[in-house]
Amino acid sequence: MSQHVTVPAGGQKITVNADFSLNVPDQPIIPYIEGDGTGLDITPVMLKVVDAAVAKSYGGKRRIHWMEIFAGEKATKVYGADVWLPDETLDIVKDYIISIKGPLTTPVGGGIRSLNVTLRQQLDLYVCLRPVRYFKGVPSPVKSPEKVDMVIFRENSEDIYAGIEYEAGSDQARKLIAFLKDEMGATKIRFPGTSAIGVKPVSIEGTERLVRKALQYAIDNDRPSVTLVHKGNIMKFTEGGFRDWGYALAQKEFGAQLIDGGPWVKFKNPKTGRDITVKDVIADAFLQQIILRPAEYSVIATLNLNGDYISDALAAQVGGIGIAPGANMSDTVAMFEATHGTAPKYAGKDYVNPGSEILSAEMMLRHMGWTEAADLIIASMERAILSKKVTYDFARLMDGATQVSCSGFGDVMIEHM
Ligand SMILES: NC(=O)C1=CN([C@@H]2O[C@H](COP(=O)(O)OP(=O)(O)OC[C@H]3O[C@@H](n4cnc5c(N)ncnc54)[C@H](OP(=O)(O)O)[C@@H]3O)[C@@H](O)[C@H]2O)C=CC1
Ligand SMILES: O=C(O)CCC(=O)C(=O)O
Ligand SMILES: [Mg+2]
Repeated sequence: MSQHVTVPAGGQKITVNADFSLNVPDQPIIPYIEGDGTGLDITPVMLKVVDAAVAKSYGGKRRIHWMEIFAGEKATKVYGADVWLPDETLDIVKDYIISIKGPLTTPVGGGIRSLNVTLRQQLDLYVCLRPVRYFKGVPSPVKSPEKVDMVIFRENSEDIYAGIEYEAGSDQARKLIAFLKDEMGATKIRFPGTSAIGVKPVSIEGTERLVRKALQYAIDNDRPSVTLVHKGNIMKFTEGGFRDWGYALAQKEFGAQLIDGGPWVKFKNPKTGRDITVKDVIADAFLQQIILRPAEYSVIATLNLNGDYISDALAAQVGGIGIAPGANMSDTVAMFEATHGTAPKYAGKDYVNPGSEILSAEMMLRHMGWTEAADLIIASMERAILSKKVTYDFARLMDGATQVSCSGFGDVMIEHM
């Protein structure tokens, strides 16, 4: 049945119930994509660390049966030139419910569209979930990195990020510009003859489903606030819509009430009785406030492109994108992946920090309900960092550190389990 994928014998599929809860067998099959560039270095380390944590936590009762699937450059070698994202890969990610991937390269300017974005769009993985927390001992450029404890809910299916754009001078760009000028009365295209044109779709449905998840997360995790981050003063109907629809949803579905006439609202957490405040900040101001007053922010709900920028900026405050995990999720399917990319200059050198992908796997284990193994990964990451045996990104900023390789850091983590 499979074209190029070997289904491991002895494992079983994870399934999902009508209420979206998971049935996770003790021997689940989990598909993984190695990834391009440094994916070659970090993915094997992630697999080894996760296997060690699971073995240590469950003494053989539970085991992950990893199944390699293909995307990016490796897919072109396995499936043939120009097959960057095989249909089989999409089918398996959907069918097996939970998967994990390394980073995939996207060329700048021309060339293929992002495979990462295509995966999210094709599988409608509409939430990009990126928690940002501090690990003791990690070098940081800010004075109080421990005050950064935020969880980003980035809308993952819409916005300018959807890739609807037309090259300068193309027939499509010319047609669209003529339509905008002649039929829509647009007078503000400064250089109509040489403009490329991008389209930014932002919908009520897309916003509501994302904000709903962020509010529910705040309830489930007893968080004090959800902040809607947008540039709605300038892009009134798209980013401004996101803000207005977000507030409206909090009122309509969560019973939130205006604070001092609004626009901020608040509601009682039905599980704890504590207030959850829903507020908003304009994106540029937000980027300075997360440096000056990070403790004021907890759960963040934002649009796709803002979420991309905010993820890397916040990661920098707690030590960089070497330890920035993430997940792309729909109501049923979840695909875990690091926040960073393929860092091509370091590819194949066994050099970079595998922490982001390992912590993405930690999120995956927690999502599966394998909390003992997830906790063990966090504990061993903490101990490894405190031992000061770290990869280059931390070693270059830490006093008295011993620099270890990518695989070496995985081994240090395993020693500390
Ligand atoms: N989800 C995905 O698959 C993503 C894919 N990409 C793609 O990756 C490619 C490269 O993008 P680029 O802009 O260079 O961004 P990258 O995130 O790949 O790298 C930027 C810088 O971040 C640091 N870095 C990245 N990974 C690690 C790591 N594991 N450990 C420590 N530090 C790390 C390095 O900093 P320093 O130089 O200081 O050492 C690196 O030069 C592009 O094609 C892009 O489209 C980008 C983001 C996400
Ligand atoms: O798809 C890509 O190549 C980049 C995506 C990205 O930067 C992200 O999702 O954070
Ligand atoms: Mg990014």
